[in-house]
Amino acid sequence: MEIYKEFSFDSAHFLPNVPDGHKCKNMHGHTYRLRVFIKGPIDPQLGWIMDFKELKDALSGVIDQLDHQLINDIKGLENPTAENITSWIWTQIKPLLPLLFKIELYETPTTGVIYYGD
Ligand SMILES: Nc1nc2c(c(=O)[nH]1)N=C([C@H](O)[C@H](O)COP(=O)(O)OP(=O)(O)OP(=O)(O)O)CN2
Ligand SMILES: [Zn+2]
Repeated sequence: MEIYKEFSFDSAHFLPNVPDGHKCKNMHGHTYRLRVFIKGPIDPQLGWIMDFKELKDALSGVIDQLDHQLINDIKGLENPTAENITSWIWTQIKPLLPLLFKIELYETPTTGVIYYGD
């Protein structure tokens, strides 16, 4: 069984490595939606895989770093494509969430990334 929690953050970014004239070279913003999935056995006593509250707490540091920020300013996110942001989030939270299974990051209502780790 899997459980998930959804988060949202509003951030600015630009993509420095796209060709001149590409619209994403200009600074612009997104309301990102992030879903973090945990997979594991149900604790027979508690009846859950993990407390949603614990999941929320594990993401708070990452969300604080991203929300209302220019993502390009974050170390390791100088080229903040959705793919790179997803990979960066995984690296940040995996040590806190051993049962981490999947991350979905939606950059717009119609585009996103699904990542299962390396
Ligand atoms: N594989 C990727 N492609 C693109 C990324 C990315 O991170 N990975 N990022 C962008 C830009 O950040 C852009 O803001 C989003 O692009 P796009 O989907 O074209 O955005 P629109 O809202 O303009 O989409 P429409 O469907 O045309 O309204 C670009 N590509
Ligand atoms: Zn963008």
